[in-house]
Amino acid sequence: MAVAVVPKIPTIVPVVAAALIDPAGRVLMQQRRIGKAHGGLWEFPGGKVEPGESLEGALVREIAEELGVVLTPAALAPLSFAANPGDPHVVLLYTCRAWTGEPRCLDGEAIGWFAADALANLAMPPLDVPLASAVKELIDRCN
Ligand SMILES: Nc1nc2c([nH]c(=O)n2[C@@H]2O[C@H](COP(=O)(O)OP(=O)(O)OP(=O)(O)O)[C@@H](O)[C@H]2O)c(=O)[nH]1
Repeated sequence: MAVAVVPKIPTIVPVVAAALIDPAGRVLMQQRRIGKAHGGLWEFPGGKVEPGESLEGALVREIAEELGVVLTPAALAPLSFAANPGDPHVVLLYTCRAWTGEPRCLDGEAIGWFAADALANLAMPPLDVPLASAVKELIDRCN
C-alpha cells in the first residue's frame, strides 16, 4: 500500500502586528533596525506572541514596547494574515484607530506616517506586501 509523504513544516511562529490608522487615513509604519532579520525594511509594528499570551494581549504589549502608546483593546479589528511556504512566521494583522499617547520610535530604526497610496513604495518583508494592500483597500473604502 502506498504511504503518502507529508512534508514537515517548521513550527509556526505567530506574530501579531498593528496598522495604526490616524484620522487623515495615514498608516504608521516602522523601519526594522539595521542588523536584524529584514533590517532596514518597513513593517507594521508588533512582534512574536509569547507563550501564555492572547493575541490581543501580545499586540498591546508589543506596541507599548515599540511605540510607547497604549492601544484601546476594543478598537483592535483583525484585518488579514499572511504566511509563505518555508517561512515559519504567520503575521496576523489588526487595524487600530484608537490609542493613548503619541507614537515614538523606541525600538525600530525609524517610524513614519504614510498615506495609503505610498505604502506600495516602501521596501517591505514579503509577508507585508499583501497585508499593505489589504490596508490600502480598507482605507480607500472607509476614508
Ligand atoms: N513585527 C512584525 N514582524 C514582521 C512583519 N512582517 C514580517 O515578516 N515580520 C517578521 O516576523 C518576525 C517578528 O519578529 P520580531 O523580531 O518583530 O518579534 P519580537 O519583537 O517578538 O522579537 P525578538 O524575538 O527579536 O525580540 C520577524 O522575523 C519579522 O521580520 C510585520 O509586519 N511586523
